[in-house]
Amino acid sequence: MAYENILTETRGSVALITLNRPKALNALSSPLMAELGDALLAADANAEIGCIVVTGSEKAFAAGADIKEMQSKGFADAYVEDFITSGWETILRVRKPVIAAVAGYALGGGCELAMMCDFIIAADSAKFGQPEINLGVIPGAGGSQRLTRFVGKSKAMDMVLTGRNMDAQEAERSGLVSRIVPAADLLDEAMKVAGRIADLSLPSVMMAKEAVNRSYETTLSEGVRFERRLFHSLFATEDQKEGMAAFVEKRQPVFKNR
Ligand SMILES: CC(C)(O)CC(=O)SCCNC(=O)CCNC(=O)[C@H](O)C(C)(C)COP(=O)(O)OP(=O)(O)OC[C@H]1O[C@@H](n2cnc3c(N)ncnc32)[C@H](O)[C@@H]1OP(=O)(O)O
Repeated sequence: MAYENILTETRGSVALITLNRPKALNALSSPLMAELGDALLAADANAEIGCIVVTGSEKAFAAGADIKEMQSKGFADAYVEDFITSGWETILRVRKPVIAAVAGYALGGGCELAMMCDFIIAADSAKFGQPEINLGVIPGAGGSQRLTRFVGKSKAMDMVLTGRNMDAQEAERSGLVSRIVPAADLLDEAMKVAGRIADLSLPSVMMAKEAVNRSYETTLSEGVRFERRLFHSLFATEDQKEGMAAFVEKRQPVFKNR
């Protein structure tokens, strides 16, 4: 499928999706978000794919929602279209792991999109921020909620109220990103990590994602019970037998995703 605002590519069992509006620093227009949603669902449905990487350019992962598209909207347009929810949250329906590989600016909707991925690998050039307050609005794609869960109330308040950016080091210290790599190595590292995940048993990878995500939505005791049920169910898979036999026999496992 040919897209206008993103590039898609498959490398082994990893799908790579690159945001590609260089002249607008990958501003997340409605057409771009529709294409991204479409590509994510296609990768999720593709049995050959085990992990997905979303990235941008050296200068910008994404500089936010498209301000030029938003500027003339009125309340009724925003409300009736359910502006920002519709289309944007497709990524939350993806059941395979999605890694955000972030270099340069990840601002506003760019930061929110990265936070909707399962984890963020940042280049040392990455800058995260929720600058919507400078435009007379507030985050509208989950920024005030997800950022607070990642970095805590004090830092989230600071960023959302002042609109200041966080550099990669601060983002790693605060728990927003899982690791930092030199900018020149970002894509190679992200693809390597994604490849490692894609080589694992897909049912266990998908259940691991589901279990971690459940921790955001439920109590500790319910979350632990949910995890236990998923854990027990994996003993019904051939891959559990293979994984444990491989350990005992001191060899690499060969998973069949069954
Ligand atoms: C999703 C919600 C609901 O949460 C809302 C949002 O996301 S609101 C958007 C939040 N993001 C921002 O406010 C960041 C806006 N961009 C900037 O502040 C700057 O562009 C920058 C600091 C990221 C980079 O500055 P600089 O290097 O000086 O480049 P520019 O000349 O400003 O930009 C180059 C080019 O890109 C266009 N651009 C940048 N960001 C956006 C955007 N969010 N929407 C639309 N267009 C954007 C910018 O206008 C320039 O294009 P031209 O005007 O020269 O054609």
